[in-house]
Amino acid sequence: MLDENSAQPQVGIIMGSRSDWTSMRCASEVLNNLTVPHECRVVSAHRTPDWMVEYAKSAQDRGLKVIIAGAGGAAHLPGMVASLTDLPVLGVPMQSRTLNGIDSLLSIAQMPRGVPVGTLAIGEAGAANAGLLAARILATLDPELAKRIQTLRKSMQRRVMDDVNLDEEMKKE
Ligand SMILES: Nc1c(C(=O)O)ncn1[C@@H]1O[C@H](COP(=O)(O)O)[C@@H](O)[C@H]1O
Repeated sequence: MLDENSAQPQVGIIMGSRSDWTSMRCASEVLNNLTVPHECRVVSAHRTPDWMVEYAKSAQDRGLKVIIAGAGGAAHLPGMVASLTDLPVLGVPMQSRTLNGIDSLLSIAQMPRGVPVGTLAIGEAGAANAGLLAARILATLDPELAKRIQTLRKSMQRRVMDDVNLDEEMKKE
């Protein structure tokens, strides 16, 4: 189920539970579109603390450049991973059932000074943007990737411009 690329992964996408994959796959899809090698793993600060420490501490030596961490509810995973690595960590709050993701958002955003987590929006849009942001970070040292990002942005702009005129919609009403 979890997407893999065979090349040396540059981005680690981790999530607290397999149930987060429905949203977190959006980060993986963006990275696939931009051909950025990445890995996807379930890692939980609460349920598998030893595995989390191992993952976070080995990430840099294994060649990862950015970590995207998605978690829901008491979403401690991104912050705990950020406390264990010098890599940039992007946190994606999952849409929780009981509190709609506000709990996840606040748990991830309200980090103490000195342990930064770049917090994205709740759910799929946040996951997709985390993928894009990770790619943009890598692109600062990779001109070819920067070109692919520019192409993607231009194609998005073209799609929006195709829909810019609402006169026909108004006539239908
Ligand atoms: N927030 C965390 C952490 C963590 O932060 O370590 N580990 C799991 N979870 C979250 O628990 C939610 C429910 O998980 P289950 O669906 O497995 O019960 C998920 O959104 C997960 O990210």
